[in-house]
Amino acid sequence: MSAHSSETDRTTHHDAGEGLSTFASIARLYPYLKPALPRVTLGMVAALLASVVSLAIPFVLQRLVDGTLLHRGGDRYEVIGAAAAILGLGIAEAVLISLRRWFVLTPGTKVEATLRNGLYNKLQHLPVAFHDRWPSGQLLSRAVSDLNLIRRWLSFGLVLLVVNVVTIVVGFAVLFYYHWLLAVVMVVLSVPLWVAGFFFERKYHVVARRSQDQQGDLATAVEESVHGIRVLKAFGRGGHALKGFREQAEQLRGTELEKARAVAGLWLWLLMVPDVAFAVCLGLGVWLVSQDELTVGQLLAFFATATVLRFPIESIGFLLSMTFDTRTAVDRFFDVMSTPNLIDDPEKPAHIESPRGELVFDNVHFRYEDSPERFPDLVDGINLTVRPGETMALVGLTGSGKSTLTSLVPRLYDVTGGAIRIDGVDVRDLTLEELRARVAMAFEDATLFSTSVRDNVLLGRPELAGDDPATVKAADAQLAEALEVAQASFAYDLPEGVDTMVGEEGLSLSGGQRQRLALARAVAAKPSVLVLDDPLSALDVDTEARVTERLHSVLTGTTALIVAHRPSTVMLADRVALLQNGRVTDVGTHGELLARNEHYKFVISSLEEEMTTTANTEEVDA
Ligand SMILES: Nc1ncnc2c1ncn2[C@@H]1O[C@H](COP(=O)(O)OP(=O)(O)OP(=O)(O)O)[C@@H](O)[C@H]1O
Repeated sequence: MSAHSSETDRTTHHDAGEGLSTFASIARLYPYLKPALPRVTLGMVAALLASVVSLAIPFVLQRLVDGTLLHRGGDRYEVIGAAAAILGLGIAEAVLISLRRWFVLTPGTKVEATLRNGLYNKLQHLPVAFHDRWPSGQLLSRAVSDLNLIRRWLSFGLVLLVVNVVTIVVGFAVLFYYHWLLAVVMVVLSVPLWVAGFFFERKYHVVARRSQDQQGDLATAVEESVHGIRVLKAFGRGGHALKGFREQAEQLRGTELEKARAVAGLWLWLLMVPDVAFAVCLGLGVWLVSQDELTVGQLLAFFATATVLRFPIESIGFLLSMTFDTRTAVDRFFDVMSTPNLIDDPEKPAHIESPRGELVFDNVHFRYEDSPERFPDLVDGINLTVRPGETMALVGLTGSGKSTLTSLVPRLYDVTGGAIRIDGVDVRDLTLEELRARVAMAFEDATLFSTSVRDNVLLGRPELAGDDPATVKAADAQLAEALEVAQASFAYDLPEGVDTMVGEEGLSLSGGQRQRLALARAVAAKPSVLVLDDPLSALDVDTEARVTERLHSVLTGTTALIVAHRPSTVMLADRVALLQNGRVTDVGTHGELLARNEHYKFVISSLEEEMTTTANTEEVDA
């Protein structure tokens, strides 16, 4: 057997980009951006050429003023020639800008789709322990708004940032060409801009992260209240939920205001500094012209160039804030993507040659990650063998770890000690695909997907999804059998029979109906081990008895492990395992345990009491 790490997934909700510079953080996207880079680069080249063209226009102006207008008395043909040159340059600039847009439009959407598919794939593979810790709204906001931001930055922000910075550098070089003193004044007066930009980065990054996290929390709040709308209404807690939501929304508003203030602070400098610089340069320039240090044409060209540089300089603030927002989005994306997946396929998978369905718990230990150290393991050395074809009920007081134990079989969590074996093979030595084909599970909380009854029930049989007549026939037969075993024939009476959409989480069905469909799904998967975590709790005792009897007769070769909360379920099992203080303290038939085990008697009587209370409540309700 291969050596197994007993360590569970200990990664917490962390900031994957902590300590990285903005560049290093965004550079982690490189593998995803690679296919888009040729077009983005072409877009940048087009934008750079457009900038060069716009910087060339002042040259033509200078020639026109200093040559034709001042020295050659405004020769008509030369004026027309210069005007035509300016018009031509203007048209070239417009064409190049359109080209830039055309080049960068599609790669951004492709990258966004790749990132989204990657994230979804990762979420599907991450273990349940990860999903226990992460609120769904946080994942939703990452999958939607963060990736949207990355796309917009790639198609627009990145290109303009690079091009504008290059334009500013080249533009300042051109200013030096016209007159060094004026250019030096311009550079010196723009120093406050760089200082403001530096402080802006430090502040904005922190606030942007807070804002995006708060958006995720808000999405979680909306999702939870929509999901739990019945509970909120039934308990009249809508107002309370709204109050909580308002507080969260108010916090987000505060953070957004803080962001806006930071951006406004930068804008103040971005608008004021060029104005001051223009005014100082104008005075100095006129003086230089009067001293014959500068021609009128050069002064004009200097200001025309400085005007061309105004948009790139002004846009830097917006582009920087967009870049820092993107950096935060990238960090949040990698928070999920860099979470190690410790429940994965083994390097050298084993294979069960001839499945029999023997299930063995060999000194199994398990504790949840967040369980305080002073507590013993929740599953504290369980030894249990469920024989092929046998139905074993798990019984124990509430909170004794029955559900937890069953979830270890299909590796929803990994054991922290010992091993679980199916037909002699450690479940961790099987590929997840094989393991989950061998083991099917139905839960008390029956989740149905927004699709037809047919697709919900045949979820575990992808090979039956084809359109050819033979596959459809086999699928129909399998569906009919599973629905019959689970006593779910009501599905044929739904408005569109088994093709009826059952809506989000099957809300249009009753709890018992949903449970029976979830059970039919587990049956249709044709597993060798069927794990049922109290999936019959919403059924009346008669239906439960019929379901269990059908399960017995149809699935003779299937081993079943059933968490039992009702004496009726217990009685239908071949044997019962009693769970107490994290261990199996007794195994036997219901009758044997009743006769010899005091704790078992106590558990069964408390289950009976619970049943009576529930039945009485139901009668009163009726
Ligand atoms: N995802 C989780 N993370 C941390 N602790 C958990 C988690 N799920 C369950 N627990 C804790 O583990 C203990 C056992 O829970 P479990 O649901 O396995 O018990 P159970 O015997 O099935 O209970 P019941 O009969 O009420 O369904 C409980 O104390 C519970 O709070």
